Amino acid sequence: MRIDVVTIFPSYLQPLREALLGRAIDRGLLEVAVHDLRDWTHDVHQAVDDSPYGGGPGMVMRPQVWGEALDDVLATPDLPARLVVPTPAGRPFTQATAHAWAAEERLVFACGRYEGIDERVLLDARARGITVDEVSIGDYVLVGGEVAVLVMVEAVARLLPGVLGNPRSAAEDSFSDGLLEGPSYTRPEVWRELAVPDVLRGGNHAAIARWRRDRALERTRDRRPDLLDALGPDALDAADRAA
Ligand SMILES: CC(C)N1CCN(Cc2ccc(Cn3ccc4ccc(-c5n[nH]c(N)c5C#N)cc43)cc2)CC1
Repeated sequence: MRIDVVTIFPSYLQPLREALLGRAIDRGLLEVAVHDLRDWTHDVHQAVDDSPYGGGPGMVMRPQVWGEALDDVLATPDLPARLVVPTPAGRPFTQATAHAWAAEERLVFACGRYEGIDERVLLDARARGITVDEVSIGDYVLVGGEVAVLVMVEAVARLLPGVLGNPRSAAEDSFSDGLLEGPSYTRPEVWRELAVPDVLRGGNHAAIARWRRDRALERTRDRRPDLLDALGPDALDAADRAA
């Protein structure tokens, strides 16, 4: 997969080159290119924003600069791209979104700042046949799109074949079966007088699987009842029995 990110703060994306994702890039499983939006300005001040029409707080990112940048970055007809634009007003980015995007050959992320990007940039891209996804990583307000891109790239990249050391990890993710994962334990058997649950040390794999399912149901009911509702009434009954 090829990922391009356009931003006025390229250094914000440096964490993508660390650790697991950095190793995936070094192994050629992932290609990441970060572009400085200001490279497409032509004035001495390298202006990327201007006052909003209709008044209101803050500034809006200028369409001319974004248009020229995306013309260049998206100019790869042989490699169809999906343009992803993080925004507080976007559709929710979920694990299902991450799985869908993991099948894409190329993702281009446009990181806005200020109060966002002039709407005509997205309209123009769609008019030129580009798939444009406006997405939000959660119901809180950030200062720009870069942190959201770090979140989304990590969520997508970890699903790519070969990126995770143990592919079962992605298959057994939270949300993969619609539930939150239950508690995890490792050595020592007792730590600060707290013991690992006996069932996990007993070697009865059926009992361990049932215990883990029960803890997942219980935790989901307590922390994310909305996920349980989505699974239907049987799941809620099972969660009540599990407690
Ligand atoms: C017209 C006027 C009264 N409105 C007043 C409220 N404004 C809301 C507003 C507030 C701040 C920002 C800062 N910002 C710039 C680009 C950008 C990209 C993503 C996110 C972002 N925040 N939270 C998420 N989950 C995000 C994602 N994904 C935030 C971004 C952008 C937008 C919008 C304008």
